[in-house]
Amino acid sequence: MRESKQPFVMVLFGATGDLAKRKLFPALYALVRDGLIHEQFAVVGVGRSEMDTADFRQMVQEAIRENSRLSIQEGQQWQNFINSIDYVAIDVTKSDTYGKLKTVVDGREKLMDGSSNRLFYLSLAPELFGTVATNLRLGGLTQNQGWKRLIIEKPFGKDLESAQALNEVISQSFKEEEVYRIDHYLGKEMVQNIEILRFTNMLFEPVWNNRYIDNVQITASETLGVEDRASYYEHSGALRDMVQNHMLQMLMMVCMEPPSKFETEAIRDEKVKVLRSLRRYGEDEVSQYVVRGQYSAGQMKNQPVLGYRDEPNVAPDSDTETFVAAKLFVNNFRWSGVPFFIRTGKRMPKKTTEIVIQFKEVPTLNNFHHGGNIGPNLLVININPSEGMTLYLNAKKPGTDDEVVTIAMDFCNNCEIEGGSPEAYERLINDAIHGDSTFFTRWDEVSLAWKFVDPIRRAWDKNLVPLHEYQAGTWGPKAVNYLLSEDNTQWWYVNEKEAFTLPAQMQDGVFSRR
Ligand SMILES: NC(=O)C1=CN([C@@H]2O[C@H](COP(=O)(O)OP(=O)(O)OC[C@H]3O[C@@H](n4cnc5c(N)ncnc54)[C@H](OP(=O)(O)O)[C@@H]3O)[C@@H](O)[C@H]2O)C=CC1
Ligand SMILES: O=C1O[C@H](COP(=O)(O)O)[C@@H](O)[C@H](O)[C@H]1O
Repeated sequence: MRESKQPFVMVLFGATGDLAKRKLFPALYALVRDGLIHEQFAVVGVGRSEMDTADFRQMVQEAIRENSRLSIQEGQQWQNFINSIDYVAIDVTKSDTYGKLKTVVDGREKLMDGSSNRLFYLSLAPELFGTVATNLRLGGLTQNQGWKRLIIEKPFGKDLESAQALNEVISQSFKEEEVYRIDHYLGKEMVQNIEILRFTNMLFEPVWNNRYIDNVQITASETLGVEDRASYYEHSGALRDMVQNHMLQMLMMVCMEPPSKFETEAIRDEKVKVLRSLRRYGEDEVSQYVVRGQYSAGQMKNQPVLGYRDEPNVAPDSDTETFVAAKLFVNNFRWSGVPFFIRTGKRMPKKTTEIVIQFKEVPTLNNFHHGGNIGPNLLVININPSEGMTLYLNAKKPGTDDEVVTIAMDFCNNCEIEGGSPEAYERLINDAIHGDSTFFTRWDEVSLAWKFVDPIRRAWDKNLVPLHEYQAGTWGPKAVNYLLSEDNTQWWYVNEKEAFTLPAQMQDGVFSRR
């Protein structure tokens, strides 16, 4: 349930970091510009770097100018926003420095008619999450009169054991309902739209099951390489970085049952049931269902790029995976027998996140038509960067008697919104401010996701599965195709020009409203 607007102070740990500059400050500004949060609010940025508040405000202004989807509108609103920001330089590992932070927070609250609602945002290296949660309590910052909430960035642990230990530490300072574990994919417009599409359209819900769906493909491909994040990525790899969280979250949204009510816990309960039904692979099965790869030198947009092992701060013999594909099964009444193919990787030809639902073919396929090609119906949900969906259907080619062609019905979600639709972080920060944790991950989701991922990681650590190489700028190792060929299907390809392309045999007849 969303609360009404209330005054609050947000304490942003990691305020001088990359995420704060690229995403969090632009998101806060967008919320202010759209009038979505209470006028009485303050942001207390925390970092290690020594600087005064004026310099920090300057840094924030530049970050917003560079990264915001909205341009800065000078005027009273902007002045109020920038004046609401303070900065405190402390080492967060030292509990005796929190008095300094508390003084600034208390000072801000005195200007807010005595109200004391606190949102702590941990945009810090994950090893610091537990320490800060504890130090906030020891430093007296969690004993306020109003609400307190803790937003935690990812990753939440590096396996089940470390996640449990972290959760235990956090639970000594914050109750589960006060903890907002962020997965920014859950803030993406089209990920949230899956629920609405499924549960408000009679067209889809009756066929959303193993009787009518042949397979589902979830792709999250990136053109970027590891960039300057090797110190993190070398320990994470694509499995922990993308699969444990974002890919499984998308799977849950596609597979969940309708909740008994459109309320936070009812929705989260249904998501968790999907993870409970997700078939877990034993270490000896991993090679059959999961493929890992690492990019080698190649070309992106006709420019040569380095292989992963030659990237800065990457070990020359690193076996960190930059690509994962897997065949998953959700063993419940609705989904039994339907393969879910997922793939994610860096240095692929196109940045795209999409879900393709492939429906079964009609029984009369071979004797019904005389010309053209009948393809399966596909529903393609485009999540990022284009947002929308396309439904591929068969129809009679105009001017022929019964020649069948594929037609595409398009819906674009972000074409007509000035500056694009709101960023995931806008939505999620706004939700946390208003006490709505629907699109944050509950502890049982996190722990079940690790239970699925851990045996895969162990099989890899024991070298039970080969690490395939793929050239930068390609769609991953060729070995991945065997996952699909067993089921007599193929990846539905994405090309440079369009968000989605039909395979060759369906292309000839396509006419689209695009
Ligand atoms: N960047 C991204 O694209 C994404 C990041 N994340 C997650 O967000 C979090 C932050 O990432 P990112 O912004 O990239 O990290 P950065 O390394 O860019 O920033 C780290 C921040 O933490 C501060 N910090 C580090 N140690 C201390 C300390 N002992 N005391 C006080 N402050 C400290 C730094 O302050 P200072 O610089 O002043 O030393 C800096 O503000 C991580 O959990 C990451 O996994 C998640 C998704 C994407
Ligand atoms: O969480 C992460 O996500 C990004 C991809 O996010 P997107 O919104 O651009 O699709 C990924 O690059 C990064 O490695 C990972 O930590």
